[in-house]
Amino acid sequence: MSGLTLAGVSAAYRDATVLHEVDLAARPGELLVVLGPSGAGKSTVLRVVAGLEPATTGRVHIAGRDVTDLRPGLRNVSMVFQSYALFPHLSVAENIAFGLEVRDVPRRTARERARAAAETVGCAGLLGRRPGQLSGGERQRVALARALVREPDVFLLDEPLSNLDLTLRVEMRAELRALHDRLGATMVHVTHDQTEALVLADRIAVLRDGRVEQVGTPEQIWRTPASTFVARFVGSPAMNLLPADAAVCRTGDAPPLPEQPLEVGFRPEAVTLDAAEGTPATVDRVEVIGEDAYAYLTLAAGHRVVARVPAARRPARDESVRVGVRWADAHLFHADSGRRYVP
Ligand SMILES: Nc1ncnc2c1ncn2[C@@H]1O[C@H](COP(=O)(O)OP(=O)(O)OP(=O)(O)O)[C@@H](O)[C@H]1O
Repeated sequence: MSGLTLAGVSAAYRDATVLHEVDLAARPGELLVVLGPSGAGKSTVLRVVAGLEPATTGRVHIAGRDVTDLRPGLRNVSMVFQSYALFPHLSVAENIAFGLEVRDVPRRTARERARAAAETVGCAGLLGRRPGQLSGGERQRVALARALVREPDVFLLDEPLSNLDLTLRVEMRAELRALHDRLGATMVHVTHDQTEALVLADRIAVLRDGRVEQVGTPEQIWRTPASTFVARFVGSPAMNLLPADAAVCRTGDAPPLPEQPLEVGFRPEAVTLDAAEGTPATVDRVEVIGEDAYAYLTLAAGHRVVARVPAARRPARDESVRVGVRWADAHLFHADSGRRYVP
């Protein structure tokens, strides 16, 4: 079984350093999701692992082997790109087998393995077609089959689902997870989509400006975000964050807070609108999504807060409400550093 580690890895494009001494590990058989906003350096992490960009500091190990100075072809990784990168003039079968034939696997063996890989990802019926004759979801399967056929130590998936429409994306991410579980493969999957990360990952590494902000299981990332950045990036609508001395943070069963600059975070579902001693607020707008409604509020002190309520009990626009916070679900952060406050 093969895992992956990056130890103190930096990378730069010309003079601009975009990864800053990143430590990251995918355990053997783990599906690690690298999550972060655009420009955080997610693709660069994969490119350094694949050997497409050099590490300016640090070492990369794959399956226990230091590959830092090896050229890409010797690293035994397969990369799946957002664009799929299929050869338009080759058939699906030829596309899948390509990586084997350039490695001198006999043609017949390559074709057999290509068929087996196509069966694994459910595109065996497409082997005779060209990429131009496939839907986006079918191309995605072919790209996966092409990665699979090489039996790599590690799969590197760079936003492989982001070109698919929402329905297909939801379907393919479940299939991808099932494929991972069947193969027991080590996978590093890059995405900026927090839902995708929460659904797919064994563990999530949140990347911000080329640094690892937090690594944890989806539950840890959700329940104990290490910083305001993680707290706001994971969850939609984003977690509310207010100065701890805001009136709403002093109402109801609010615990005494330490005397230092703190921010209080609470998700929309931790907000109540009918708290007897709550803070007065006005409803600016309401969005109904099926059974849920999101009420966007302005508190008397001018702070903005989002509340999730059952659609059937939603307030009306311009209505006055009394806002409370369920303290069991609140988070505390240092106001200056944004790091989680640990008493
Ligand atoms: N070939 C390049 N030359 C110069 N700068 C680059 C190059 N590729 C990426 N960058 C820069 O490096 C930083 C990290 O880019 P990277 O593509 O790794 O981010 P990302 O998190 O994958 O973003 P996205 O989600 O938008 O793909 C960005 O600031 C980007 O502008």
